[in-house]
Amino acid sequence: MGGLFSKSYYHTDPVTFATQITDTESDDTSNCKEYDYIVVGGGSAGCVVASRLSEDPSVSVLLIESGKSKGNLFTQIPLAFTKVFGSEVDWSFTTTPQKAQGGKQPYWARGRILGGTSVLNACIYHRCSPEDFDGWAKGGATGWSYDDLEPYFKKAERFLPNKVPESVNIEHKGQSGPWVIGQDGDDSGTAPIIPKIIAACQNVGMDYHEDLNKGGRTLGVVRLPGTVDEKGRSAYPSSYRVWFCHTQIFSAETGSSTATAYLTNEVLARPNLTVACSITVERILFDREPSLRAAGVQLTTAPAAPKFRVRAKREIILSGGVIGSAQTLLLSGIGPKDELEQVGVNCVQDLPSVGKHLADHISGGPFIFRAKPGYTLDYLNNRLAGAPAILQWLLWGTGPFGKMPLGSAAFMRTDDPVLFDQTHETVKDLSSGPNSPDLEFMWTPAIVPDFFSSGKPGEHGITFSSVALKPESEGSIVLRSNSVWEKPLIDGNYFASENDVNVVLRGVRLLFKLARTEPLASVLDLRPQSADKDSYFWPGDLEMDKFTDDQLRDWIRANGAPAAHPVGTCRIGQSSSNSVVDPSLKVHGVGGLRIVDASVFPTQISGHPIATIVAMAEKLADLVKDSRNSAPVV
Ligand SMILES: Cc1cc2nc3c(=O)[nH]c(=O)nc-3n(C[C@H](O)[C@H](O)[C@H](O)COP(=O)(O)OP(=O)(O)OC[C@H]3O[C@@H](n4cnc5c(N)ncnc54)[C@H](O)[C@@H]3O)c2cc1C
Repeated sequence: MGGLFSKSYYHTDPVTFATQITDTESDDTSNCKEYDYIVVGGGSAGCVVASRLSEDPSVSVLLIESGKSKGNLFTQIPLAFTKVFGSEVDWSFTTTPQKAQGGKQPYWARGRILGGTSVLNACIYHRCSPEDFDGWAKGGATGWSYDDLEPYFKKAERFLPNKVPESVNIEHKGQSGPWVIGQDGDDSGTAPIIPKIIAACQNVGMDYHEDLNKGGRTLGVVRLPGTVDEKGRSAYPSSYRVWFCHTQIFSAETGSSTATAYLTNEVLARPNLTVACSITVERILFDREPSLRAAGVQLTTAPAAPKFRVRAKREIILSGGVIGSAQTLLLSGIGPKDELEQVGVNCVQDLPSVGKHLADHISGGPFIFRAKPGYTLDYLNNRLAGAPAILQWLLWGTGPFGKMPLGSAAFMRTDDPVLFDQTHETVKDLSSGPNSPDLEFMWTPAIVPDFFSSGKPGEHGITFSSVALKPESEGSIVLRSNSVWEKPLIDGNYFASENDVNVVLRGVRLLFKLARTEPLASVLDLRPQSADKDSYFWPGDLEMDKFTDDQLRDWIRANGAPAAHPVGTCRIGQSSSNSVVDPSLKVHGVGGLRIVDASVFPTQISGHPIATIVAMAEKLADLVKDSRNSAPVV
């Protein structure tokens, strides 16, 4: 969708970049259009890889994305990110019925658009704990320690805060990367309840620090850095803000998905880069001689549309995300042999870990406290009252709509005796190390009962989640059929481990306490006599001693919601018996095929994943470039 004065660089008709085929049974790619590299999935990682590989004008790169090239107004308003859920740019997955949650089927938002889930996420930029990555390296993911990744965090970043808090050492930040990262450093424009929460967190015993990404120990309450534009406001792709008769007449690319950061018009204009959108890869095609090698992909625009193929002279890189990469491998015959046979897929490489070891952060669901009027952003739900704020964003990009939806958070260890009573349940230490958290509080200054609804008119509230960062439960992704058009079975297996429930429970108890701690307590409007279990203010209205631990556990299981950070379905490891890719991100036993995205995380990390995904994609691009001279051109 180009504007009047902007050129479209995107291919949506496969005739322009691929070769039509009629024989869909064979793997023949011999007469197909060729590219040195084919990147499957133009999401958070895929845009980075395509951009970096095409820096060398002597190689050709094809990037294939199933979703459209551009979003809509809501994909550009940071605070409106929930409005995108269920739209055409969201795959809108749901899990299988979750046993420990009484059959509940949590919703999984995932971006289906150039930029992938980075287009519809909450903008939080978190390098996470160095111990997360040092644990990866110790576990066999050689080359992925924090020291190995730090140069790539920096390579990606252009740290441009609109106000640098004093304690932030910008020497530790990247300053010339494509991805603008900022930090507000103050609360102007945010809901007045936010500084009260931060102060209450300190009053219950948490440290406050200003630089979440400084490395070392990052426990405490923080203002979050985010993917923001140069004016210091959060921004989403291609901010076309001036319209005439539904036509874009002005386009200002201000940030900040990986599509807009890495696929700028300058990059898209490279003659050696082809970006195909609204095109879905059905399967990988293989050469069998002299050894098994990924040789090309089969693609199309719709289930019954003509099929096309392209051939890779050097390598195929899968970046389809935690679902898409696993699904593509499985549909291509790479995965657990017995499972593949059950859905009629011929196994070409028996790899038992494909689709397994799915790890996600899980929260106890929205924990909502009633607030006094004037402290939250609930007024924005009223069109009349919200209109000036939306106008402010449209004209200047500032105000509450330009702010990160979750601008602050707290990271804790559940074995911290200052914060948590250690005499109740036992909680195992599953953290990555003594300086790493296993629990996070996130908050939104409004009533957000679920992904799709907001508070009732006239009501005001603050929504917290208590999120287990290192859950023990592992889930899986399994094919439902042999068609890419049928969504796979996603089983988060949430709360299968009682330890995960207990981590969240410790957090919920602390939330009761936080709400009764100044200066937050004074701006809340709790109703301790409330008996309305159907109210979204239940159980927050009541005192903690009204509940037994078992009642709270039941509430957590019934309301538990994933924090949208699934990883691990194609994890890195040394052995093909329990991992999918080796430390060079090459699929075990298959030549010419690598993966980079959230699926390759060897274990879950203790925070928000996109900074790591982008750093890994940066590093993968270097690994591919380094092996260019040694890898044969086929
Ligand atoms: C609501 C929400 C809020 C979040 N907030 C944050 C946050 O604030 N900070 C943070 O760090 N993380 C956040 N996350 C998580 C983070 O955004 C994701 O983990 C990350 O974007 C995933 O990147 P990826 O490259 O693995 O996959 P994706 O970005 O999902 O990319 C995969 C791409 O592959 C495409 N694809 C899949 N299959 C095919 C196929 N067969 N053919 C062609 N294309 C295909 C998809 O359409 C997609 O574009 C959030 C997630 C959600 C859902």
